[in-house]
Amino acid sequence: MEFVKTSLPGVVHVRPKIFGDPRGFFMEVYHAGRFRDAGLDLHFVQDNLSRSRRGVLRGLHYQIQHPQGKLVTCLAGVIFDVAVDMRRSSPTFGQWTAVTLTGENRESLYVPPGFAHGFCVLSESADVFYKCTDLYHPEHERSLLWNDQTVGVAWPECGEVTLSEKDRQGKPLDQAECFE
Ligand SMILES: Cc1cn([C@H]2C[C@H](O)[C@@H](COP(=O)(O)OP(=O)(O)O[C@H]3O[C@@H](C)C(=O)[C@@H](O)[C@H]3O)O2)c(=O)[nH]c1=O
Repeated sequence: MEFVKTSLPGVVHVRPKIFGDPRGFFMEVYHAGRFRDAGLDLHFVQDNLSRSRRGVLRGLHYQIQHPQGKLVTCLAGVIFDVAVDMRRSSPTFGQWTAVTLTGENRESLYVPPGFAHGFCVLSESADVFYKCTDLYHPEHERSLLWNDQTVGVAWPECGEVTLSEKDRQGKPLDQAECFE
């Protein structure tokens, strides 16, 4: 398991060690000790799975209270997975980073509390599994507008974008509630 820093301190790209043999393969998705040794002392309390079709864009989501850290893995398909720093006091406030996660590379992205998270689907369909460090609190959930010019996420071409009503009404960064 390899932990690769991204341009945003705290957002970590996790590359698994994959043990292939004639039966197929084995890999660890999460290992508390290895994560702790890499500086990620996490306690997960909720696991989520979503399936989305090509062009679906979910995000960019965060909870203003009970912020969630998320370990995101794509089990099937291909996604462009994005984190945006929503902490005003951070030197990287408003900046984004992204990795391509696929059912083939089986990599993960750890998005810490204080960041907005979202992804778009580049394959016919994608199954996305993520572990969360806090529980879902819909009343505290916020949506940062996916294509806000100030943030400027360089989303790859994924055809016609499909959004939820909530995400269509996401707030641009200058109107969004942020963390201190
Ligand atoms: C996120 C979530 C949703 N739900 C329900 C609420 C709703 O009826 C249905 C779909 O919810 P949403 O439209 O919010 O699902 P979705 O747009 O997939 O929301 C997710 O997006 C990604 C990018 C994240 O980072 C997640 O934290 C989460 O915000 O599922 C739960 O019951 N528990 C949960 O934890």
